[in-house]
Amino acid sequence: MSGSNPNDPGAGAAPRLALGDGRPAAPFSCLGAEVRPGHLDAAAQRALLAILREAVADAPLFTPVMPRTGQPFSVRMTNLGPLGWVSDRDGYRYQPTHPETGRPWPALPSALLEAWAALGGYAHPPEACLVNWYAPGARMGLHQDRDEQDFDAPVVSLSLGDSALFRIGGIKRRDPTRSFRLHSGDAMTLAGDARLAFHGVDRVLPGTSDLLPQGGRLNLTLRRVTRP
Ligand SMILES: O=C(O)CCC(=O)C(=O)O
Ligand SMILES: [Fe+2]
Repeated sequence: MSGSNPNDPGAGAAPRLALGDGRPAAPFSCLGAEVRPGHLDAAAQRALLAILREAVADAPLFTPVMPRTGQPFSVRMTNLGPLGWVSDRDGYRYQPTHPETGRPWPALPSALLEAWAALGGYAHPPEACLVNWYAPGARMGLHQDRDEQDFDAPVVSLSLGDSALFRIGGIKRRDPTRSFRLHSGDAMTLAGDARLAFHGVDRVLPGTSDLLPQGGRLNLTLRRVTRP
């Protein structure tokens, strides 16, 4: 992470510098994660939220459980796209249907295909958009995204709602980590050497966004699952 960028949020506790004229803070990178603060403006965030509300009405949030132990995640999930990520006692995998309704996942809307095209730097379309819902208090432990076949394809993430304290390390679990905040509208790409970096969400910071009336956070991760 560069220390000379005035918008570099540094360790998690540091506030983002406001530019004061409505322009989003400058892009930065942290241990290979490329962050574009304010990639989605307020109108784009509201439009995406409306799409997600419809998607969740069709493909309700479910509570995944850990393989083997069956321990529930604190995050609830759903998916859009031809494939969706699920976790249950049988393991982590992608599948074409919702685990509870048995229906196909809702289609990927053009706003998400455009975000992938703008940020992903990858010639083929995404196949899955995992939607993570963090109620206040939810978190996500340090993990790698490695259930996809082609690690040349990036993971593109979009955040909505309350800010998250996001943590990233290296490709070994014990590698040193850094943390920074992801705010509503921010985009992040994990590609190249950072594609398999361990990462997670330490916590969601209540009251940091008024996008979601009840608070909480939505994170969308767009992924290519199969080898093109
Ligand atoms: O919520 C986030 O920002 C990260 C989500 C994540 O790492 C995942 O879904 O694999
Ligand atoms: Fe992840």
